[in-house]
Amino acid sequence: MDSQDKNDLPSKNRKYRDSFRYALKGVKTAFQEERNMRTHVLAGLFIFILSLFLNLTRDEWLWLILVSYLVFVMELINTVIENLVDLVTDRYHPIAEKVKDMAAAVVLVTAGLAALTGVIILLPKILKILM
Ligand SMILES: Nc1ncnc2c1ncn2[C@@H]1O[C@H](COP(=O)(O)OP(=O)(O)OP(=O)(O)O)[C@@H](O)[C@H]1O
Repeated sequence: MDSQDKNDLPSKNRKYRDSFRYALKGVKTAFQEERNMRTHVLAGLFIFILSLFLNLTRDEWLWLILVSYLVFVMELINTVIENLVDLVTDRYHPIAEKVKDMAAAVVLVTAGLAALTGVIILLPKILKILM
């Protein structure tokens, strides 16, 4: 594990702009390192583009945006937990296994909610166009 002297870390009294930059760096790292993150963002973009042609109401848009954002946030949290576990141990440990499996479950149940919401909102509209 690479480490750094605490004195080399950025000062706590940094500017808001720097805090924003670090947060964006976090999103970029998660996106680069997590294949599932890229898959979920691509799926969200696909649903967004599809929805542009389906004449959604404002409430329907809000639901889709909310559940898509939730999946994104949970994927970020999952990535944080995975990295923390890897920081704590690089050996097999049953608790590390449980923690990682449960962190993955958080994403899975949220993605399930997003899929259900998508089906409830989009499927009737798609079927109407096809029939
Ligand atoms: N240190 C460990 N000790 C025990 N089991 C582990 C450990 N690290 C990973 N695992 C097991 O391997 C699985 C996959 O872990 P990994 O770190 O590869 O996540 P991942 O598959 O990359 O997750 P994601 O697909 O969300 O990125 C975990 O869910 C867990 O069951």
